[in-house]
Amino acid sequence: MVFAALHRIYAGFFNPPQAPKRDDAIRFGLLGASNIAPIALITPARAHSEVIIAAVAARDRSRAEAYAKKHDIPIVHSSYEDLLNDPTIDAVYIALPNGLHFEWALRAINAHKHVLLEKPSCSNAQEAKTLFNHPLLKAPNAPVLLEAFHYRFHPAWQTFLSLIHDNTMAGPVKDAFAQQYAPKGMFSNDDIRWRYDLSGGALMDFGTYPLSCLRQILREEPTEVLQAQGRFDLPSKPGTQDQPAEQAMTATYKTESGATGHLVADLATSSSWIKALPGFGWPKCKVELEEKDLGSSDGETRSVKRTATMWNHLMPTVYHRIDVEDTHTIRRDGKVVKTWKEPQSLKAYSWSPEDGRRVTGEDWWTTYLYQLHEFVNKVKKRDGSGVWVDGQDSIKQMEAIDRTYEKAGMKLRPTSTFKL
Ligand SMILES: NC(=O)C1=CN([C@@H]2O[C@H](COP(=O)(O)OP(=O)(O)OC[C@H]3O[C@@H](n4cnc5c(N)ncnc54)[C@H](OP(=O)(O)O)[C@@H]3O)[C@@H](O)[C@H]2O)C=CC1
Ligand SMILES: O=C1OC[C@@H](O)[C@H](O)[C@H]1O
Repeated sequence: MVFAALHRIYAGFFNPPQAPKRDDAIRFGLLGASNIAPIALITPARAHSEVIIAAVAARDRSRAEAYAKKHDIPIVHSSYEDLLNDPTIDAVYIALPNGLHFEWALRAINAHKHVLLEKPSCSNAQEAKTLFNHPLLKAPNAPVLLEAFHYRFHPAWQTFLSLIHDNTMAGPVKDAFAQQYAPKGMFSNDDIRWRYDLSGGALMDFGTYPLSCLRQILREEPTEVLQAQGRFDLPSKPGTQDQPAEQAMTATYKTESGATGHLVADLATSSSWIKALPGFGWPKCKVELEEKDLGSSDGETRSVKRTATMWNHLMPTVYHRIDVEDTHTIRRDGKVVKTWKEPQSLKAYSWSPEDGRRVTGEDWWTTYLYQLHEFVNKVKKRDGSGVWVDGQDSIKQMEAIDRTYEKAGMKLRPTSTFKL
């Protein structure tokens, strides 16, 4: 088991097999010499025969040159605009501070580039509506625009969802919980995540994941925010922001049909033993389903009630586990005559051969590589796994973020003044 995990980590995150590149490979340009691009795109691209990382642009050319040298990227541009004007580039990866996503995604689609856009897609719902409903995206042969919710593309997450939604043993969702923690000290005090003016904050950053998880688990929009609270540890820096960005957020939601969802996102987690030390918590989702009636015979009624927990949906390639517990009950005249539990534990590092989707994948594929395959499938107009994050979904995600900030009594992240 340990050897298999080490192999997945080594091949997935450090040294994937190098795929020979096809002549019609998609040529990507990177906007910004970001920290995340090597994990999220540069390394996965090495394993994909239809993707070439062809160019990088940074605000400072010497920084872009050093990055290009380190990651073996042939073309360097002195500005993001120059990269968008490069006719040899087909697609761009936007891993800029959240507050710049809207402007550069809009500029990129206007330059007819496909866009892999980091999460959160925009600063708020107003921007998201303008971007994802833009006429440029409705034109024939419009570019592809994807909010990079990478974890959704991994078979482990899809398996978890199917156990909640598709299984004959599962009733409707009653309650869901999703958490995401980063240890205190992981991000320095000048990190973009703490900048309100750049649309930072725990909900915008790590919090987008549990919120997105809840929205998929509930399969309904969490239209009512019952409570939401931000935590502020860092003082705001005068002159850089007109309000601080939160270090943590908790929220509770309710859907129209009455299901509830709870979110915890902490970007600066303290140890529960000693507050001054960093703390750790696995990414986790837990779901409780309503009891499901399985029918009656001979005066006895049978029912089942399921709970399901997914551990580490964010980096499932490293390790993950899906725990399902079905509590069966037999009743006679409304009285319980027998009850028993059936637990099972599942893993899905690649698609099951029985899945029926015409999809590929290896155990060492990261969420980012699964995502990249679907992005390429979309650009090439091919059927893939069927997993996608469409623009309306991205808008609803930003609406849920806005509602949470409003309930917490915090300002929405600032709207860009950029216009095409
Ligand atoms: N999918 C995932 O797993 C992850 C996604 N992300 C997302 O990716 C995005 C970038 O995050 P991350 O790579 O950690 O961030 P970094 O700080 O490493 O990179 C951000 C880039 O933005 C550019 N930039 C442009 N304007 C500014 C500015 N005013 N201040 C600071 N940087 C600026 C810089 O590019 P230049 O080189 O031009 O100076 C920098 O390289 C965020 O949206 C974040 O949410 C982050 C981590 C993980
Ligand atoms: O998307 C993300 O995943 C990894 C984290 O380090 C980061 O803060 C976040 O943006």
